[in-house]
Amino acid sequence: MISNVKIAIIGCGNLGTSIANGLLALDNFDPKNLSLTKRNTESLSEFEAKGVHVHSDNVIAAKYADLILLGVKPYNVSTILKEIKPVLDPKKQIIISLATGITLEEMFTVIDPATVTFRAMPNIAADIQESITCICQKQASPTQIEVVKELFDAIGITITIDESLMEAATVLGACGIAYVLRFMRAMIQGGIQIGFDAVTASKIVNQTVKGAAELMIQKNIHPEAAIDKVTTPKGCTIVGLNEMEHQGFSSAMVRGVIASYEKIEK
Ligand SMILES: NC(=O)C1=CN([C@@H]2O[C@H](COP(=O)(O)OP(=O)(O)OC[C@H]3O[C@@H](n4cnc5c(N)ncnc54)[C@H](OP(=O)(O)O)[C@@H]3O)[C@@H](O)[C@H]2O)C=CC1
Ligand SMILES: O=C(O)[C@@H]1CCC=N1
Repeated sequence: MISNVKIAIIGCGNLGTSIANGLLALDNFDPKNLSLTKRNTESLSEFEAKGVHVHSDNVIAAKYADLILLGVKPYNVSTILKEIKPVLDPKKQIIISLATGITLEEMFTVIDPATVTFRAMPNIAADIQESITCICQKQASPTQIEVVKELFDAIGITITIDESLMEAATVLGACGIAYVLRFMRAMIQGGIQIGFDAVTASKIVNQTVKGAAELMIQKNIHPEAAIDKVTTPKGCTIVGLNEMEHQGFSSAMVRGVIASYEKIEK
């Protein structure tokens, strides 16, 4: 049970906070099993008030955790690993790096390669237990994989992938939520121009996007199959969609995905 596992999030910023919120919303999750660190802990005071261990001592947080999540920026991963290395127990603990673009091999140049180490790529919907998290590892046992899957299943859905796809997973799942939100903002702007106030436009767009996503999830169909049901011949939907395509909608999305990917690969 993930509720009995001691979890540390070292570098609890935007993503770490989302994960912490998702975990704390679980039934039976004891806040005392969670440790959060960052240098300036002011932004974590709400967690402290809930009984979570909040401090700046990465070594202490790592020492007493079963699962050590690294939520720092990619360029800080190596420094943090060097810092916590003296207290790591390769036989008992699992390290999970959330950092973009830092490979397992790079981490093993700092820590003992026998240390059970995962990379995980969640997104900020972890906050409401709706993340999609892609995970990969090289030498974990089935039980260890199960524990890590259980952690991310608790805050959404987990997919195990090959490490070579972690950058693609970052773009589609982690950056992807921002793409969708930008799409939603644009739709709200359009809604305001055709007569709705911002609040009403947001309400309509939020539920429309939720409905579209649920439809895809529950019916397991390709988006275009559902689009065909909306586009009345000679109707207003196809006119709008075609105008969007003339303006480069799909192309902009594909090019944005590739630009994000190329940024990580550099
Ligand atoms: N944001 C997202 O949606 C996603 C991010 N990621 C990855 O997750 C990681 C974190 O991203 P994000 O949460 O956006 O970044 P943030 O900058 O919000 O969080 C990183 C945190 O690390 C803390 N930090 C920096 N140095 C140290 C240190 N020496 N010891 C302890 N804490 C430290 C910072 O706080 P302070 O300065 O107070 O120490 C900061 O709050 C990145 O590697 C990113 O690639 C992956 C998927 C999605
Ligand atoms: O923008 C970034 O670099 C990070 C990784 C994925 C989401 N945020």
